[in-house]
Amino acid sequence: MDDFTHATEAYLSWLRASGITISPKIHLADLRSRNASRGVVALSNIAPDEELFRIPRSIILTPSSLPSLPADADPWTGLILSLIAAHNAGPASPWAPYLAVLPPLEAFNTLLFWTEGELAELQASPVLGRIGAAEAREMIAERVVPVIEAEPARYGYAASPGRDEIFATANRFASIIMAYAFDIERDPAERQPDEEGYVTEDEDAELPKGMVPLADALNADGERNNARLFYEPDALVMKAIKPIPAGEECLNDYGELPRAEVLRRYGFVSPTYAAWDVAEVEQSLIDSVLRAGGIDIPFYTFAAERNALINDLEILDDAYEITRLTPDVHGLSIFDHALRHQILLRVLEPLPNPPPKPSHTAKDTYRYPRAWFAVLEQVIEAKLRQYGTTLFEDREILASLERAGEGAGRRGMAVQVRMAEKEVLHGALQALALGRREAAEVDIGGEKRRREEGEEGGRKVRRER
Ligand SMILES: C[S@@+](CC[C@H](N)C(=O)[O-])C[C@H]1O[C@@H](n2cnc3c(N)ncnc32)[C@H](O)[C@@H]1O
Repeated sequence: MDDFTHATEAYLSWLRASGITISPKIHLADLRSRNASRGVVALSNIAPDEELFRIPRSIILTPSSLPSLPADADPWTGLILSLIAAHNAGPASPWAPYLAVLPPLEAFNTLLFWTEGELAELQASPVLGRIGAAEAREMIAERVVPVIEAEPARYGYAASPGRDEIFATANRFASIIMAYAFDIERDPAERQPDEEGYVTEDEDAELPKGMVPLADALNADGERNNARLFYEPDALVMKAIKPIPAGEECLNDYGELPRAEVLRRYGFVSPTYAAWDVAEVEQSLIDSVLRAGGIDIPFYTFAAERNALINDLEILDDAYEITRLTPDVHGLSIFDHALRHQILLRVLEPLPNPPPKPSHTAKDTYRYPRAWFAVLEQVIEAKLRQYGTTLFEDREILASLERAGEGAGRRGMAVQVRMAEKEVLHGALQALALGRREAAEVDIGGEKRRREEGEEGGRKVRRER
């Protein structure tokens, strides 16, 4: 028996001894051949609503598992400190067999652990701006290190540990929390009624984070989610939400995330998340395209009046999302409405009074003049150029990585993420081409359409020049 299997066996004995009820229809499988470490697999057919396992709340590792944490510890810091204390307690920790199956630092593929060279393979992906390495360091430096240095013994250190050691351990547990922890819904019985006898939930209060053994052994898939964790007063219960045939993996829902986000948080990439892929265009890119000229945009684009109006509307942001063009969405609604609207306000001639309101539906294509399409097309093309390779080249690169058995490696994952974003951008160009055609048709038939629809508040439809 190798160490991995040995740890799994010890973990299973510990789970049972801790009062977790596990259905005989599942087992904890070795999925190393699929780069997924462990996962839960059905041994026989499971019906919807059947319980896979039931976890008593007492076995969840939360910040309150560690007595006398700093009172102001937020859910992340609290859980990092608790995990460090449990880890340092070694075999004496009540969670030792559980901690033994959590990944070591070197097993992480989340972006925090990629080298600069590996990150460069993500090219112009906006996910690079969200890795948060500096923020993580700052958080550990400000909220974890001083607490441990003040009382090393409480966190299981014999002597004051070096800062590097604290950083490495805290980084590992922060990454584990990101990929494994749950937001623990409170036991309704613990909620206190207010003076008037009402029990209300503070919507803004952060839910406590906790490590839920076995529930966090479920892997995820964007299309085949078949299990969900239910919060009961005394226990957390994992149930099937669909039939799970024998031999199939029980899969949790990690959320509707683009592939870039799945990679950032969980360290893997799967095409089953393609429906939620997004691309982003930065405000700085839009500004540089507008200022570069070469587009048939009116001279007043940056007139003080326009700038003032756009600022007043408070629609500007650092970047705007574009979602995937699919047959179910109206073409132009793939563009964030603030993106559509600010460009409209820049290119409308003359600026109507009152100015048009941001439209969330994007169905009124005929309001977009030709310059609007031209600007957006240039922005998307400029974004595509930032990536360095084309979608076509990426397909070749990925195919050759797959032939070499390296498709699931870091480079392969980076290529899949950047391809996903390029696909979204190409979809955007397609949506613009279709929208432009539709707008031209509406323009040509504009008089007729206006008569049919009523005067639309006297709004002018611009003709194609
Ligand atoms: C909550 S844990 C699931 C249990 C994990 N496989 C284990 O053995 O500890 C989340 C981690 O599982 C892995 N994972 C989850 N779903 C996956 C998938 N579809 N493909 C590959 N790895 C996956 C990733 O490493 C992710 O960070």
